[in-house]
Amino acid sequence: MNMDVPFAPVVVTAAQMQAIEARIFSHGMPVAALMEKVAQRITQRIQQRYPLPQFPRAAILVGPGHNGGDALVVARELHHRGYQVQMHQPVSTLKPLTADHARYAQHLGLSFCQNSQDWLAADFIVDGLFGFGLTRPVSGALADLVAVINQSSVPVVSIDLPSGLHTDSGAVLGTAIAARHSYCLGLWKRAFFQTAALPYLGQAELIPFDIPALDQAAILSQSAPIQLITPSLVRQLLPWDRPPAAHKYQVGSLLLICGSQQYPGAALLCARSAQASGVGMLYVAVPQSLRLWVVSQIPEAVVIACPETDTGAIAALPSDIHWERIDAIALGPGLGDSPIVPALLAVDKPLVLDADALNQLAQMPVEATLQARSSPTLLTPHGGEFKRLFPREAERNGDLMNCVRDLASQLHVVLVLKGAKTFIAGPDGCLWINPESTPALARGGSGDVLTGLMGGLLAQHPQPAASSGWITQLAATAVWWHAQAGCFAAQRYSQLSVSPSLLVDTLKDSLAHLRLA
Ligand SMILES: NC(=O)C1=CN([C@@H]2O[C@H](COP(=O)(O)OP(=O)(O)OC[C@H]3O[C@@H](n4cnc5c(N)ncnc54)[C@H](O)[C@@H]3O)[C@@H](O)[C@H]2O)[C@@H](O)CC1
Ligand SMILES: Nc1ncnc2c1ncn2[C@@H]1O[C@H](COP(=O)(O)OP(=O)(O)O)[C@@H](O)[C@H]1O
Ligand SMILES: [K+]
Repeated sequence: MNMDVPFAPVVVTAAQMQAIEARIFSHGMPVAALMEKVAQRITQRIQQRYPLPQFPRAAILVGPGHNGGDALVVARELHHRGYQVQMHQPVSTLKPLTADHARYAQHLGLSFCQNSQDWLAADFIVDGLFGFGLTRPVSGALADLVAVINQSSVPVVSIDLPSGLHTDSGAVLGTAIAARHSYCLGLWKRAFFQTAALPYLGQAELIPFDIPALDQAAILSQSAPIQLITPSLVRQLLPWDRPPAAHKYQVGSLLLICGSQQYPGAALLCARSAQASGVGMLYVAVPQSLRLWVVSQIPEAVVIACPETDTGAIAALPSDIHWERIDAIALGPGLGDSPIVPALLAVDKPLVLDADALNQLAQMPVEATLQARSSPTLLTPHGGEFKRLFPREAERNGDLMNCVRDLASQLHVVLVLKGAKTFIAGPDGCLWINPESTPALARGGSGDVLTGLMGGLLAQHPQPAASSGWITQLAATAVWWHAQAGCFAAQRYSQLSVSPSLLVDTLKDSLAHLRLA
């Protein structure tokens, strides 16, 4: 198998972006030339989004730094292209380059407007107040201005990122502009994938400016990368073509251990999704009272009936399981208070842990238990499970991206923190982010579908080839496929219609779409 990772977009901190820019400038690229180049590209994009005939009036918000400088170049270019441009500059002191652009705008006769009511009578606003140079909270008159803009119904295009957001954590510093479109410049900044920032970003787009690969690598190779999952990565990792003489035990055997009388549905969703992953053999261990029901719903699965506890959870696994046939295990959805988790953590097989398995792990010495494992371990907590597992880390470290990364390398696991933007970190410190998903997935049972899919993909891959980085990418592939199925179903029907059952049914459609694209 080709283990090269195809090109994937990177995600950077403000400090990394500044260091890359500084390198470019030190090698002779004039600051003003870069600003001009970037602003031309932004202008072009604005023209496409807000064509002159329908949106003739532009209001430009000019900040003190180079974000304001970008905005002034955009103002000038929109003026030259026939837009009626009005500007508002709420801070009097400008950086020298920004001040030059302001002087030239005045020379061209562009008006600076003091009254925000006049200024707001525009068809769209360009927000060039602050970019990655925002260091302290937006307050006083500036905060009032942001409130007026947010209360108006005029659409806002934010340059680089909505003013008021912290470039790394995505936290709102005092207050922030709620944009309709955000044009992130150069490389994706972390804020674009942070939960706190999502309500402010609107539709996010990258405006590249031809950063030389050498300069980018010089700065970013100093630490493990943060990258976005792309269709080409997924395409490479999916086990599309089976050997011509394959038999069912050669294309992945997954043991799914899930369900209880209290949560039978979780077992079914997880099993149906594992089936959809293409796994060769699917064994589903459930409490014995669920056996017939599961068999009737998934005739393809070998359903293993387990003795039950008083509460209807799995009391133990039967002794006749053919462990040598099992390539991977997925444990947790709907498991309830089954006492089998500690024994399974000791089994030397690749293991996906979710839901109740994670809650039980949280009651154990987490670090020692995970570090004692010899096979790959994948944890898929949502935010609540994550806090239960790692309360100190979740509290201490404001930035979950760093937190997930540190934990994955420290514990030598693949850690998948599920959310609107799911983070997937591996033992090597690499972090993948799923850039595209849908809130249609915010529904009980969606996570069970992911567990089955991830377990199924894990089982289908030959273990000797499985480096830790590669297993992380496999987990990322499952996350991507799951989210794409959600997007696909939401688009075909509506966000309201994406039940986890429909999600399972749509897995094959999103896969077909990927294969044909
Ligand atoms: N350096 C360049 O030539 C390039 C810059 N670019 C643009 O430049 C931006 C970064 O420029 P800067 O580093 O000048 O930073 P910003 O324009 O984001 O803002 C920095 C200025 O805001 C002030 N400031 C920070 N927080 C404040 C607050 N709460 N209240 C009032 N004032 C506050 C600072 O004192 C400083 O004057 C990027 O986001 C991007 O838009 C990009 O166009 C790429 C090229
Ligand atoms: N707002 C959202 N946008 C995108 N994806 C979401 C959103 N909310 C939840 N999800 C996804 O839905 C799934 C929910 O999983 P989980 O919370 O474990 O649900 P359950 O335990 O009910 O099955 C995760 O994959 C998560 O990433
Ligand atoms: K901005």
